[in-house]
Amino acid sequence: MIVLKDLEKSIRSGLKKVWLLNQINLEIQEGEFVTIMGPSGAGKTTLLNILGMLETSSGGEYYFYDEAIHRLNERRRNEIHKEYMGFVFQAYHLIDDLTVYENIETPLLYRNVKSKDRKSIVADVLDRFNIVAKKDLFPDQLSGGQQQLVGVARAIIHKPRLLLADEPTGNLHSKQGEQIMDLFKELNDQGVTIVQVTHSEKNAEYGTRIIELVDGNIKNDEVIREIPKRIEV
Ligand SMILES: Nc1ncnc2c1ncn2[C@@H]1O[C@H](COP(=O)(O)OP(=O)(O)OP(=O)(O)O)[C@@H](O)[C@H]1O
Repeated sequence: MIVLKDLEKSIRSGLKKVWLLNQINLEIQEGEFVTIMGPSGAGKTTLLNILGMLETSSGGEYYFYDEAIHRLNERRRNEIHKEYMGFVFQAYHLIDDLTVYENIETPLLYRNVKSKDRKSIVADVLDRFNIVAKKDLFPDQLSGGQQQLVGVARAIIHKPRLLLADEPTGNLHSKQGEQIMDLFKELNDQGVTIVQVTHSEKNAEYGTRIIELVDGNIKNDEVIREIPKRIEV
């Protein structure tokens, strides 16, 4: 599904060029549940953002289903992102002037899902995440943990082929965190490919593979479990 060849990311900081990612070579097969770990500042979020097409690389190649992403313009990258991906942001990134309901509904609007179907899909997700009572509130009326739940609900509602999650349980109580990880595991069992960034060993255990990033380099890459046999997509 994903191939990175000598992928690099550098930024200018004053007069200096700073390398955030160095020559990353990586392949991710459909159905994997990959965890990216590593110390703060290692480049984990940068890598996830590039995979999610929210940031571009400075060099190297990125292929997604054999399409050369590094050659595409922003509009086409956005289309691919919306069609295939769900993204859970570390800082939630909910839309402030939309309600919880409307935030969760957005990916379905992008995909032109019919109004009647949208209603029942959103109702199911609100129920599943136990946030029915919050549906008419705005993000600033929610706690951090509740906003994170809404962010996760929004990322999975359209059944993306690839789910990218940056510290998805960082602001949740341990019980809520476990529920989210159980949900990720269930989605992975159904064939959704997942790449998560986390500092939590416990969360990493839900996955099939752990990649350790240090100073913008892959230091370790270990398969810890077989890719689940796909039940449905
Ligand atoms: N736009 C930017 N301008 C300057 N520095 C940046 C920029 N984006 C990232 N960095 C720096 O690049 C390094 C890698 O950042 P990144 O957020 O990818 O790390 P991380 O591994 O996700 O860290 P954390 O675990 O703390 O979230 C950090 O030192 C960060 O300060």
